[in-house]
Amino acid sequence: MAGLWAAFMDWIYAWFWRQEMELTLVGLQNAGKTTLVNAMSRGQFSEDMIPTVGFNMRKVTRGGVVMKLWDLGGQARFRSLWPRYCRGVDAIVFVCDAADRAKLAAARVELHDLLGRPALAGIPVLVLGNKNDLAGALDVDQLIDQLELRTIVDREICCYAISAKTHANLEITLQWLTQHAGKGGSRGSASTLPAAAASGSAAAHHAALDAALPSPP
Ligand SMILES: Nc1nc2c(ncn2[C@@H]2O[C@H](COP(=O)(O)OP(=O)(O)OP(=O)(O)O)[C@@H](O)[C@H]2O)c(=O)[nH]1
Ligand SMILES: [Mg+2]
Repeated sequence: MAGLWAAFMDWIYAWFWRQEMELTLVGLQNAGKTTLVNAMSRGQFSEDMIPTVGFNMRKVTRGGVVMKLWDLGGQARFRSLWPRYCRGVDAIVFVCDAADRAKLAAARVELHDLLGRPALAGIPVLVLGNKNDLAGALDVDQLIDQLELRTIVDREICCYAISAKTHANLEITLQWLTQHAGKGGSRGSASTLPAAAASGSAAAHHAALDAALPSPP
């Protein structure tokens, strides 16, 4: 019943105050991007996911915001597509498998390589350490260190530990995304804003990357 009511309210909001935004999900293969999109749109989880070939596009409406989600394949052969699909979006979502420590170095290289593209300057980035339901998954502070997020100072950046399986921190992720509708307009005028991070605990606590980052002008 509550779900029906929420869907009805979404419809009402969308009808009167509809906003649209575009988001691109990138990250290495098996990180859980498509699973996350499914969780956001249908609340579903499947163990047997087929690797994304090229890209998928899905629209998800949330609180009057229509999010157009570009879900890109993470295999090496598809990574050359990433910059093209990140251009002009409101935010880039970089998903990594926080439990797969062997792949973190490659994830860090891909993330920094992507954000070094001049065409993507200033676009806000949300880094998601997915699979925090698995034992040994890195927490937010470890992700920030391993992915060297403190060195990214030319844009807004935020990091959450989530689980697309259990939906841990899915709500706060959706909030962050919808709050960035229209933020793509600031692209090119790179700004340095304080970044926030949330732990993977059920009661998501916000720990900031702030200490290392300069205050906004
Ligand atoms: N335990 C756990 N498994 C997850 C989670 N999210 C995704 N998975 C699993 O991880 C595997 C890969 O998920 P996908 O969503 O296909 O990953 P992807 O990033 O879209 O992969 P590509 O399309 O190849 O880039 C699947 O077996 C999922 O069931 C999670 O939060 N927890
Ligand atoms: Mg996929």
